Amino acid sequence: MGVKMKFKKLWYDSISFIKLIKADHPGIIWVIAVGGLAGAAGPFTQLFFYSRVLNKVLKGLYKECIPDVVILLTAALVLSLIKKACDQSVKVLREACADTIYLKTANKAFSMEYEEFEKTETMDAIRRVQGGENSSGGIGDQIQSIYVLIEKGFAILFSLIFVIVLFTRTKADSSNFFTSIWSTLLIIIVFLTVFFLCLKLSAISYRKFYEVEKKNEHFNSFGVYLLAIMNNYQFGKDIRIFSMQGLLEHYFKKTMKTINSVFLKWSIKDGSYTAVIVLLTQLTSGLVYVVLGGKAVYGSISIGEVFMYAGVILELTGAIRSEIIEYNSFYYRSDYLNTYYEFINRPNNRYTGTLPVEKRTDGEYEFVFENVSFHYPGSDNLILNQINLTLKVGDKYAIVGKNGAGKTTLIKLLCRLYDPTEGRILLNGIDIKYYDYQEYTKVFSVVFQDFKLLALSLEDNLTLGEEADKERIWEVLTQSGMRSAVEKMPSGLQTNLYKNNGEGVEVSGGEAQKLAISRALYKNGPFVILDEPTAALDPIAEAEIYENFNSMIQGKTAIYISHRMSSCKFCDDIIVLDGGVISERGSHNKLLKEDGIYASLYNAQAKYYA
Ligand SMILES: Nc1ncnc2c1ncn2[C@@H]1O[C@H](COP(=O)(O)OP(=O)(O)OP(=O)(O)O)[C@@H](O)[C@H]1O
Repeated sequence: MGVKMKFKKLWYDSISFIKLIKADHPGIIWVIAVGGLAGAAGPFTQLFFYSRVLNKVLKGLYKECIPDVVILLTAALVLSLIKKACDQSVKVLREACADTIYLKTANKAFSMEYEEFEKTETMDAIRRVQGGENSSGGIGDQIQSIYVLIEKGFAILFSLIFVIVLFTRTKADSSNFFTSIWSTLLIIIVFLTVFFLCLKLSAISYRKFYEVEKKNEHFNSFGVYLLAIMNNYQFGKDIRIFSMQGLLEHYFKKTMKTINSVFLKWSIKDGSYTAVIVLLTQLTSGLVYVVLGGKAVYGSISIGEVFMYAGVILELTGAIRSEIIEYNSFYYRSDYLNTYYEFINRPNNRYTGTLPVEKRTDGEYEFVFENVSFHYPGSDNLILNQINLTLKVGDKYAIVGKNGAGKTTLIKLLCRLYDPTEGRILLNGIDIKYYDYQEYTKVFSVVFQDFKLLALSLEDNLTLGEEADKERIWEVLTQSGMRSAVEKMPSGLQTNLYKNNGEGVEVSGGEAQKLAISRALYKNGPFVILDEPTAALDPIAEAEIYENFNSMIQGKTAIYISHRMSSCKFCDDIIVLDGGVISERGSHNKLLKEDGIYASLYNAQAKYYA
């Protein structure tokens, strides 16, 4: 890309970046502008007044120095205080902006259809956004770059004003090289040549750096994954019993070795580029000092001005070097940030419904599956094939079938975590995709097979941010058989679960399952779905759940998925899935008589109790 195109891109990237951060933190632009101006003005104010003081001292005008010294000290104090305050504010605001980005990324992830969210590309994009934020592609670093670019931009502007004044004030005298126009032209030509050379070298170095970052992206996220496992006590049992340490350490060391070797190669090259840049800028400064010295020797500028202009040149070369570095890092980081923009602006691919779900106090919600077929994205394997099914209000259904028969998939379609590949699902006669999704999810109280509890208080786990109804909490804890255990906990309902978030209790697998059931019951959705709800329960707790089942669901429609065939007996209708179709259907007694899959599954378990 040519220099013009690069500057154009930089301009557009800067504008869209400023819009992005300004949207949530409008004050940041002022902080950057004021801090940048104060940071750049400080050294120039000092150089200007020091030079005046020096000239006056050399002439013995000591008293006349006093106003200059007062202005100098006041300006230095005020400007450095402003700069310090802005530096601190930028530090705080860059953290706040990074947090906003984390939240926006999380909100985008929440709002995505589950089907999209679960895809490998989406997971990779989220990792890239977060990886960029954690390493060198983040918003925080980008803000810092803008801050430096603005400050050094002002510094270059001030230097140029000084330099222009120098060359307009000193009369050209062609009889002497130092006082002639040629010395001025030489400096300008050398400066421009060195500037573009350094820009080029720095661009090569940064391009290589971001290539290295991209190369290491996968290894970085794998390293983070391994570290998370090694430091997570919940993996502790498996790691110890299966002696996984060796394997984890092997992969961690291998990953780090790969990352480091790629970085080492880059840093050797980067070191050589930096050395050349430093050498070129030092030579340029040297040349300027020689010309300034010559001008002083031939009387075209005073000693104080030599001191001032030497300082200005030092500021200018420093500012140009920083500008080049920040420009390149901003430029390449913008590319990295595009991942974020792409992710945040991803359109939702599926139909977004807007219909409100009818609020019915009688719980009259009836679902109909009409010729529903489904395969997971990226696979041709039909998990469900032409399913026709009506789920009548108030009935209790059991869905059974061998592992992988598609029982959970059917529930995922019902909850609209996926849309059917063919056919449709109706709620009270309307295709579920036309309903507002947030409202639609309120219909269900679900305990998924792989439910997750949060490392927050028990109360939070049940109420999930809603105002707590204590009476109801204890009621559902009683129904799930968890009440007495909670009563014994150190802080009752305020007891934290797990240790990820400070001190907390470790609940057993069965207790966790009872809490998940309590959470579903507390939600009080008119449609209860329990996917393997008693798999971790002891026989007494399981029997209690069955006994309490009717009072628990209080006449609601319920779907029960279980491999414990005895638990299906109390359901009105048993649906057997096999090979993607409903192969059998009816009551327990009817299906036993038919002597099909259900009978074989039931008898396989029953013989151990005979
Ligand atoms: N997210 C997914 N992407 C691709 N395939 C999937 C996904 N989830 C499940 N499957 C596949 O779909 C098939 C049905 O899975 P499902 O979880 O519905 O079975 P299930 O009847 O509930 O099994 P189990 O009794 O073991 O819980 C399985 O072969 C599984 O590998």
